[in-house]
Amino acid sequence: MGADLESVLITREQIDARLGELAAEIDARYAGQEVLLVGVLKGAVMVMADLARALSSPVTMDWMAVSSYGAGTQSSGVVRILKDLDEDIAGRHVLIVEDIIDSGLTLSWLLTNLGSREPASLRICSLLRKPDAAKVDIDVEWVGFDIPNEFVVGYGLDYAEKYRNLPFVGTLAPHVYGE
Ligand SMILES: O=P(O)(O)OC[C@H]1O[C@H](OP(=O)(O)OP(=O)(O)O)[C@H](O)[C@@H]1O
Ligand code: HPA
Ligand SMILES: [Mg+2]
Repeated sequence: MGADLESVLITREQIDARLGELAAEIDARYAGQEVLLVGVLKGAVMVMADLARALSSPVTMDWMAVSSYGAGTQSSGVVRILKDLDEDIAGRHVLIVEDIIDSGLTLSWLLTNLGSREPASLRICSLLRKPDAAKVDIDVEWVGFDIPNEFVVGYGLDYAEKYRNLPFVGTLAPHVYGE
């Protein structure tokens, strides 16, 4: 483990196994209908790549970039669209793919925004969720793991844009934050 890391919270093997379970549930729910996976950049890149490959349903993929965290460890609560979808989602089955639900502010905003475009259905799959950090209640269909209210990195998740490429989810040593 690198000197910047304090602990591994979820291993690569645990992520693989859980995504396999979620994919089976998702396939069963959509029962052969086409699903538009909407990945939320940049954090959801790894989940999107691995979940999509575990699904048997016919899928298409699109991406949205929003940012509320900047370089810090606290959500600003202000969501900005950096890149909108390329596709019109009216009448389509949309599954939002996320890495983490922390305060819930990003997804709450996205649900309202995408919901107003009249998709046939709109659901969420998030690898991680921090139940103790929720500032808004969100109806989430599929969650990989509920985790403690600590800042985590890896498997897409960053601190100041770093550590996204770690194949597992872990916590950082205090010195990284300058403590
Ligand atoms: O539930 P919330 O408190 O809103 O936090 C969750 C959001 O924050 C992170 O994105 P971020 O804004 O850091 O952008 P990134 O994916 O490019 O890192 C993460 O990927 C989620 O999209
Ligand atoms: O714990 C986190 N780590 C990295 N990015 C995040 N965005 C929201 N919560 C987190
Ligand atoms: Mg981030």
